[in-house]
Amino acid sequence: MNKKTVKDVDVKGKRVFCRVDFNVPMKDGQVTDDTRIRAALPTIQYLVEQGAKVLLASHLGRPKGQAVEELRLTPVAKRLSELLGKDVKKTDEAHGESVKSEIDSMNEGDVLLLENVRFYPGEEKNDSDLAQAFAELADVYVNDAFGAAHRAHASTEGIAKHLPAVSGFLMEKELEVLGKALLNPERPFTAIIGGAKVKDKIGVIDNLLEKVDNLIIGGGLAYTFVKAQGHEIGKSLLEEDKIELAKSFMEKAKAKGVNFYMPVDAIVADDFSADANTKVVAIEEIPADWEALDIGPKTAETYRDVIQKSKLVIWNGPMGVFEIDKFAGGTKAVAQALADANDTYSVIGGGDSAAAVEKFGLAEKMSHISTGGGASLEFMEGKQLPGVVALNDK
Ligand SMILES: Nc1ncnc2c1ncn2[C@@H]1O[C@H](COP(=O)(O)OP(=O)(O)O)[C@@H](O)[C@H]1O
Ligand SMILES: O=C(OP(=O)(O)O)[C@H](O)COP(=O)(O)O
Repeated sequence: MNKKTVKDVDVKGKRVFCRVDFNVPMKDGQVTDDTRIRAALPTIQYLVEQGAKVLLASHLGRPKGQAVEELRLTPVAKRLSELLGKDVKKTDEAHGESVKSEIDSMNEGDVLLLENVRFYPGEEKNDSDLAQAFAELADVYVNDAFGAAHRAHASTEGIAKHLPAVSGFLMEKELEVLGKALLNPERPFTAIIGGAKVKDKIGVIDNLLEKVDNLIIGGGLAYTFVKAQGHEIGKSLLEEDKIELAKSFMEKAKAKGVNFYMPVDAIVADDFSADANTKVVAIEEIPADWEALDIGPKTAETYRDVIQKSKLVIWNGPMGVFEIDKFAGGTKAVAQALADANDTYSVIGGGDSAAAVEKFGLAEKMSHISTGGGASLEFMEGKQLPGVVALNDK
């Protein structure tokens, strides 16, 4: 990476504004998945050991520029304190006089969590006054919020214009792993794209066709491609206005010599529910009143073979409606194939794929699970991430 990291600056005794992505799932005032908090620990612990005064800033949810009680970061401070094994104070604001006086009383190695930065309308607008107000709190800026690096906001981009600005370890690791995967991929290189959001993933598919040896399509978005092949898809998910594009991708794959894998069979249901009647059908035989909610067993077997012969696999988006057990088989088969493929480097991106791998108890077997869904997708599309661009060059 050509950007400075936290190791390139002296932080002893300095006030360090460290942007993290603590946008974690919560229920009844408790953090229900602390993956993102744990992922930021190496940087926080390093800053503590170096004797910095550590100011942590994050967003949580989308409060639209105003204080929302359920979106305060108080439960996060509690969980972070448990994980760090040290006291973490939290302020009720993210800048201003009350925060400044709290910082004045900090000792070297202390950790302070600021309130949700999205309580201020200027955050998402990347307002320069707010960026300046954040900068006034600190001497150094560290960005470790990979999950929010695709956002040009006051605490992810604007602030970097006012302070020495470097990356944290998580940011560095994510960029290195994803960058290596894409710039100098080990081959055969396979991408598996599933999930439901055809629109969001079109750009990624187009870009990946330039890079991969195998492209595997599954999940809800596969049926727009099945339709493009000329088959009827019943009530399966369809983005009508993307059929032509899907056709052009299949042609591009052919022209580029990319093996394009599509479902050859599917599990169809007469209802989108756990009580639905289901059956396995060939892909060209989806009944008019049924919808395809998972890839079928033949497809899963082919996908497993391709995965096992690959050296690098990136996976974004489940193969079916994995939240319902009846339709989880395809996603589980892909996760299991990745877990079993010892010589394959596996990179998982996207909230739902990561959740699926977690649900099947296979997370430990993956080489890298990215903390960023949108961010990893934009990176893979070849877009510049504003939160990274803003950091100081080496
Ligand atoms: N065949 C399908 N029909 C409808 N929805 C599907 C199908 N396959 C997968 N899904 C749904 O897609 C959702 C995930 O899509 P998406 O948000 O694009 O993935 P990710 O978060 O991994 O990027 C899941 O909730 C899953 O139930
Ligand atoms: O959870 C996040 O995005 P992700 O679900 O795409 O990984 C990030 O914290 C960014 O949040 P945002 O999409 O509200 O800007």
